[in-house]
Amino acid sequence: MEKDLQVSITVIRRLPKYHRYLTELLEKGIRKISSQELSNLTGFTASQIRQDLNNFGGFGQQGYGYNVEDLHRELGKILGLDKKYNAIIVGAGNLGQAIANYKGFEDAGFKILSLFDRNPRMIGLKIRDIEVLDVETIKDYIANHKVEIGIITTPKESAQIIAQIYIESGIKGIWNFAPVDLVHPDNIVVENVRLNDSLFILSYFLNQFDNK
Ligand SMILES: NC(=O)c1ccc[n+]([C@@H]2O[C@H](COP(=O)([O-])OP(=O)(O)OC[C@H]3O[C@@H](n4cnc5c(N)ncnc54)[C@H](O)[C@@H]3O)[C@@H](O)[C@H]2O)c1
Repeated sequence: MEKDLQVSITVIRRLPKYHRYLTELLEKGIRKISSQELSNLTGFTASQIRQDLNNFGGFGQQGYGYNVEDLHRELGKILGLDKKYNAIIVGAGNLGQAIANYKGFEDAGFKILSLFDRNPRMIGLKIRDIEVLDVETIKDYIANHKVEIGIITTPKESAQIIAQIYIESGIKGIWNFAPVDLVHPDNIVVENVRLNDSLFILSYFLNQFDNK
């Protein structure tokens, strides 16, 4: 079946969750699963799951459900997880170092090559085996390395400047942790991570309990 290129962002945002549960099922040796069983795991309704997966060609069989290995592989391909990516980080402070320290990204195919900072005291530091380099050298570095993803963990005042450097250097994917909406051309993908927003949602629900 043809893939639909106009899949909504809400569907795309559910795919990592499907993929995560399918990874767990594979690890447990489970070979097939119905949309109802997948619904019990993910919390999405069975019809929602069928609709979501139909966007990409279905994968399921009436009366059988889904082959876990096939679905895991196909969703992995749709998410681009069958590829390897190189990333760099600008901002080698608390968050930049924490990201560089987390080996799980590399295990998932996202290798962090280097960190960059403007603070001379940070330059030369190593986080695992990942060195902090002078941000002044970043354009040359990108020109000489294959870098697909630029990560921003600077304070918000520097974020747009760093985004501009990434864009001018030909990087197409920006993972932005700074609390600012970056201005960028349409051919650049920006994914924002807003830890505060998530915390505020938690706070909202805690407040709902308090008010009951
Ligand atoms: N630490 C967290 O848990 C957390 C949580 C939510 C959001 N954030 C956001 O992540 C970003 C980083 O937070 P942090 O706590 O790691 O800050 P931090 O101050 O520890 O680190 C920021 C680093 O960026 C460097 N930097 C600043 N401008 C630069 C530039 N133009 N070029 C190169 N390096 C530059 C600084 O020298 C510093 O080392 C902030 O935007 C913050 O709002 C952090």
